[in-house]
Amino acid sequence: MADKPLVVASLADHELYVKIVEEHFRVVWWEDYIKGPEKYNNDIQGILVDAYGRLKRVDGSLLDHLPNLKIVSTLSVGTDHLDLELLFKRGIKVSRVPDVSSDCVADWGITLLVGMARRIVEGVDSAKNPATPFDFNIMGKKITGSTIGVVGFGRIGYKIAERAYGFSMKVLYYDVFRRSEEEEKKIGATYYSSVDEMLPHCDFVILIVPLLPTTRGMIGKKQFELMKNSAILVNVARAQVIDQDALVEALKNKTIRSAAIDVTYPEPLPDDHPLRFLDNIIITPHMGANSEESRRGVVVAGVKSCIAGVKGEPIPNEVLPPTQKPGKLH
Ligand SMILES: O=CC(=O)O
Repeated sequence: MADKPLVVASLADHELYVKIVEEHFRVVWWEDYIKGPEKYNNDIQGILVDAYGRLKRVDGSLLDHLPNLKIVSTLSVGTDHLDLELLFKRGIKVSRVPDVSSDCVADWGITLLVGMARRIVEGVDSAKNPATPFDFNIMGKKITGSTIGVVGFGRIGYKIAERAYGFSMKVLYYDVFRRSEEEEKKIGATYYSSVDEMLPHCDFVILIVPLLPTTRGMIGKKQFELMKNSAILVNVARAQVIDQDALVEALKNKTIRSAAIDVTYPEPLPDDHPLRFLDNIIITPHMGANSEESRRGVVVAGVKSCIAGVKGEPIPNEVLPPTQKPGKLH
């Protein structure tokens, strides 16, 4: 319908969400757009993108061709795949979806932690796969009473800590911002202003910081050496917060016990990547937010912001330039 605004959309499994998006927009899906962008460029008013890599990065190489673009709505918590500086400079609005999937990502963080600690993958293989011996003696690591260090204590980090508290874990956390005394008390959380000082005390370390210049590679060789040899590392943030080569070494050398990660770089890993061949790691395909309920909610919220941006109305969950930002990014 010619009266609806045109958006270019790059969404994982978009067939699931076609109806929601097409109810409001004329859509050119990314796969079709790249076959002949010239015929769409002047009409495109919005971009719908997510964190799952079909459209890898929204930067000048795309933006330079879209003279009438009003908004980039990312259906994700993270915004690291957007050239925010350029978007702000050009006055193009930006929105994200910060909260809809928080519970599911927190659930997944704890699932990976428990799954790795209790060796669920080996257990399932032993009980299901006729080629693997049935083994009554797959021993895990006890969770109740252990200590977790949460790196990044925004919405999702706090929810992870609430869940860990439910497992009677002792909660430590690192963030640049400290929570209120009341919030800390509720879950018995202890604050560290230095991640390096926190790491030696943790049985489990879980990463949920946004990817920023200050967090890129924040867990590297030195940090692995600070962790207990028995520690388990979980990553439900962005892959690049870990130095991946250092992770391979730490797992090979047993500097730490094991890891469970929902993110890698690149995504997916090449077939011959060394992480694929290690027994002491679980890797999942960036599925932390993937419940039907939350992914649907994310699309509805992202579309709503996109409509507002196209119409020039106040935008729910607008991402503001740093000077206008009252608080934190995550
Ligand atoms: O990774 C997923 C997100 O940023 O929402």
